[in-house]
Amino acid sequence: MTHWTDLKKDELEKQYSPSRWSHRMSADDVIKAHVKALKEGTERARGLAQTLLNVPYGEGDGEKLDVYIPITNSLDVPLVIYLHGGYWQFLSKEDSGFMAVPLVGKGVVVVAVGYDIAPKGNMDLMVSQVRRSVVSVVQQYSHISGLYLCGHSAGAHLAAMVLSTDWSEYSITPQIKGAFLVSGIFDLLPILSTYVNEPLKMTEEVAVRNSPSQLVPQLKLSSSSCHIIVAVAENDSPEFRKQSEEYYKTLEASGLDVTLEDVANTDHFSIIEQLVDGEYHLTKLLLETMGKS
Ligand SMILES: N[C@@H](CC(=O)c1ccccc1NC=O)C(=O)O
Repeated sequence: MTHWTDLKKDELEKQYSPSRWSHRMSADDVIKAHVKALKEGTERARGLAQTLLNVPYGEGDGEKLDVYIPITNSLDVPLVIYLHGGYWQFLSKEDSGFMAVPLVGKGVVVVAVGYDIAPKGNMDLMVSQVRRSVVSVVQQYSHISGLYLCGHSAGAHLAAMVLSTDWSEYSITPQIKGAFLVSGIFDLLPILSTYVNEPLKMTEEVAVRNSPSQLVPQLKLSSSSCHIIVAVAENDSPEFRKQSEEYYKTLEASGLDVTLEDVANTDHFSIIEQLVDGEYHLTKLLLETMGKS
């Protein structure tokens, strides 16, 4: 298979345009439908669950998160933190509560984290924000039975960066039991020369220090007991599929507890949209992983 450095700019940009690989709809329509599905799911979740919206986890305006709380008297309450996608430049926590629809009914707390997307935020800031959001959640919810992470696309990248954190500079070391990295990007170098980097303005140095593929030794130190699920869509582009496969192989070769889930009949968008459905394969896998199936 050709290496990304051998691709012409237009082919590289096509590989990193997830909407152009959906078998369901045109590129424009699949993005519109995606935003609509996420917004509607989030509205439904806000109607079903008790919520705490706009809880600050830092001083910045964008440093707020939403909590979706189950009605339960169980003492076994896991919590999953969701990091939204959108190429670090689209979407927000307002579109990111949808997975609470099936999960709160099973006694799981869902937290949707907001962070400053580009051009307001840059890569270093977003990574710092999601790390601090996790610390804040652990401090607020010390009684939970387990902490889990789930991220989609750019959010899977941010989740992998959380797993790769040197927590010595933070007030606590979160113990993350499981992480779902859904259709993620783990090596940022291929996108440097593409349209994706226009608002991000990453230099090569920024891309290298924020690439989970380069931080596996740190992940092994910080997250050796975390069960990592690398999930990729059947109809993700070949380059997106390669990103997941190669990150999975690197984690596996390091002796980490990792599984690769190739999710049949999904594209880059439906792979995460369907988490609104309790019968969807990844929803069931999440519930099983949290001991709530
Ligand atoms: N140009 C990108 C746009 C994109 O990825 C996107 C756009 C809006 C909302 C979410 C997106 N991506 C992943 O969640 C694409 O071709 O799909």
